[in-house]
Amino acid sequence: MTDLQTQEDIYVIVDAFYKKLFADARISYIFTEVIPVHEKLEEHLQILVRFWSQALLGTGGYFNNLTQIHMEVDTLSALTKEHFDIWLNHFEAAINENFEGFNCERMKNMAHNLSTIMQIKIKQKRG
Ligand code: HEM
Repeated sequence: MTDLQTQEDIYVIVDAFYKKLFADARISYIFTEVIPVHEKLEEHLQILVRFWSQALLGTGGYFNNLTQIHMEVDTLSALTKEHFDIWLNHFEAAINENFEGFNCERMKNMAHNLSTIMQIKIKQKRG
């Protein structure tokens, strides 16, 4: 297996990842009922590619406030530690099943760190 190197590689990962999320009833409702991401999936996957391409390949093009977006999801339907653990498990599996190497490790570490930051911010907001 090779390391991820291009936006096409990132697409392979996020596509595989969302297939896992949609197949897991413990979390899929957030992407189908709370925010109907499944109705505009290709558009959503392209946003994810832009985000990860900026973070890993330094390409730019992502301008949204990621933590804020997730705080808004949490106000619609509570995001628990279990949700974050499930999310991270599927994310890591989608990477490990397709690529291996330095960028893969960076991607997993960043997701882990962002998950921690999001959970802290959500706790702070709830008070
Ligand atoms: C409990 C775990 C999580 C759930 C249930 C979740 C759910 C969602 C949902 C529903 C959206 C669509 C929001 C919208 O279009 O308004 C979204 C967007 C996104 N999520 Fe998550 N998320 C989780 C964790 C994470 C983590 C840890 C990351 C770390 C990288 C992440 C990265 C993203 C990105 C890049 C977007 C696109 C944001 C944009 O439209 O600019 N998510 N997430």
